Amino acid sequence: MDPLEGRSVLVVGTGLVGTSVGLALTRAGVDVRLADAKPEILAEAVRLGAGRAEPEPGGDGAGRGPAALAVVAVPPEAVAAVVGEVLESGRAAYATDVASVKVLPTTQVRERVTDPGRYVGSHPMAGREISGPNAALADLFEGRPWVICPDDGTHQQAVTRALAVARLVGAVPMTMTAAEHDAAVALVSHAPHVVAALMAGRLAGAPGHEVRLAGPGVTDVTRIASGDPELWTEILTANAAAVRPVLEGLRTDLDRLMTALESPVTGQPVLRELLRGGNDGRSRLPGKHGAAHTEFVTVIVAVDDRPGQLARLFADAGAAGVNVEDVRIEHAPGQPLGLVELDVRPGAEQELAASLRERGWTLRG
Ligand SMILES: NC(=O)C1=CN([C@@H]2O[C@H](COP(=O)(O)OP(=O)(O)OC[C@H]3O[C@@H](n4cnc5c(N)ncnc54)[C@H](O)[C@@H]3O)[C@@H](O)[C@H]2O)C=CC1
Ligand SMILES: O=C(O)C(=O)Cc1ccc(O)cc1
Repeated sequence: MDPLEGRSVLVVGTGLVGTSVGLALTRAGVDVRLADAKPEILAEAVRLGAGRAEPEPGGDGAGRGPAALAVVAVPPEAVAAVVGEVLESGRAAYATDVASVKVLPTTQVRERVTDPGRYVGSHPMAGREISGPNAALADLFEGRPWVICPDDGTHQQAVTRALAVARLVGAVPMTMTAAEHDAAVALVSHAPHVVAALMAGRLAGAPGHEVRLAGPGVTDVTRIASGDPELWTEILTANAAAVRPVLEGLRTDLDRLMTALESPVTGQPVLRELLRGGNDGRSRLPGKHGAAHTEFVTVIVAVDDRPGQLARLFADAGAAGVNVEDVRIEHAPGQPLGLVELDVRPGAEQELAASLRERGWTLRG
C-alpha cells in the first residue's frame, strides 16, 4: 500500500535540502510541489527538475487538494510558522520538517498549531557545507540516517508519511525523541562544527607562507567550517543546552593538554592518553552508508595533469573488477601530477595494484 496514497508531496524551502528532497522524490516517481519565499530560488529548483511550482490557490486546479505531506526545509527558527501555515491553510494534510534541531520546532509547533499531532519533526543526517538549490544532489540522502521524532500526540499517519518520504529518498529512517536527537547531534554534528570553525578561524589571520603549506589534514578538519554562519548561529542557539556539555568536556581535555605541553616529563603520558582517546573515538565512527566501520587499504596512483587521465584511471580500476570504496585526489606539491588514493577492501589491493601496473600506471606508497 502507498502511504502517500498517490498524492503530492509539498516541499517548502527549495535550498540545498529541500531541492535535494525534491530531486530524489521526483526520481522515485512522486509528484512534488515546490514553494520558497524567494521566487528566483523556487524557479531554480523547478529548472533543476526538483518538482513543479505549487499551483496558486484558486489557480487552474492542477494538483488541487492538500498534499499528502509537507516537507518544510527552511531555517530552524522559521519552521513552526511555516508548518502552522501549511497545515492551517490546507496546503498539506500532514507536515514534517528537516531542521538540524528538534526540540525547538517541536515545542513551537505545539504552542502555535491547532492540531500539532499532524506534525512530526525529522532530520536527515546528510548535508553539505554549501547552500541553495544549485548545491542539491538527488542522492544526498542515500544510505544516510533520517531521524523521525514522534511524541505521544503525533498522529500515526504523520509518522507513516514521513517514514515513506525518508525511504523513497534512499535514507535509513530511525526513531528517537526530540531530546535524544538534540543530544546526539550536539556530539556528532554541532560541537564538531564549532571545533572546525574555531580551527579554521585561526587560519584567517595567519601569514600566507604558513597557510600555503596546508595539506589534506587541516582541510579535512576544517571542511564543515565553510557552512552558512546564519544557519549555524540558529542551530547553535537552538541547541545550546545540549552543545554546552560537549564543549565543556572538550575544554577539560584542552586544559589537560595545555598543562601537559608545559612539562615535557610529566606531560607525555597525558598527551599519549589524549591522542589514544582520539584513535578510539575515531574508530567508532560508522563507515560508508552508516555501516559498521571498515578499515580500507589505500592504493596510491600517480596521475599526470592531463585531460582524461582520471576517467581512464577509473575505467582501468573498474576493468580490474575491484570495487573502489572511496577516492581522494591530491596534488603533489610543485609537480605537474596528482596522487589519486583509491580505498579498497583489505585483500583486494594486490589485485588492483597489479592490474593498474599492467595498464601502465605508476603506483606510490
Ligand atoms: N545544510 C545542511 O547540510 C543541512 C541542513 N539541514 C536543515 O535544513 C534546513 C534548510 O537548510 P538548507 O537547505 O541548508 O538551507 P538553504 O539556505 O539552502 O535553504 C533554505 C531555503 O528556505 C527558504 N525560506 C526561508 N524562510 C522561508 C519561509 N518562511 N517560507 C518559505 N521559504 C523560506 C530560503 O529562501 C531558502 O531557499 C535547515 O533547517 C537546516 O537546519 C538539515 C540537514 C543538513
Ligand atoms: O557535511 C557533513 O559532514 C555534515 O554533517 C552536514 C550536515 C550539516 C547539518 C546537518 O543538520 C546534518 C548534516
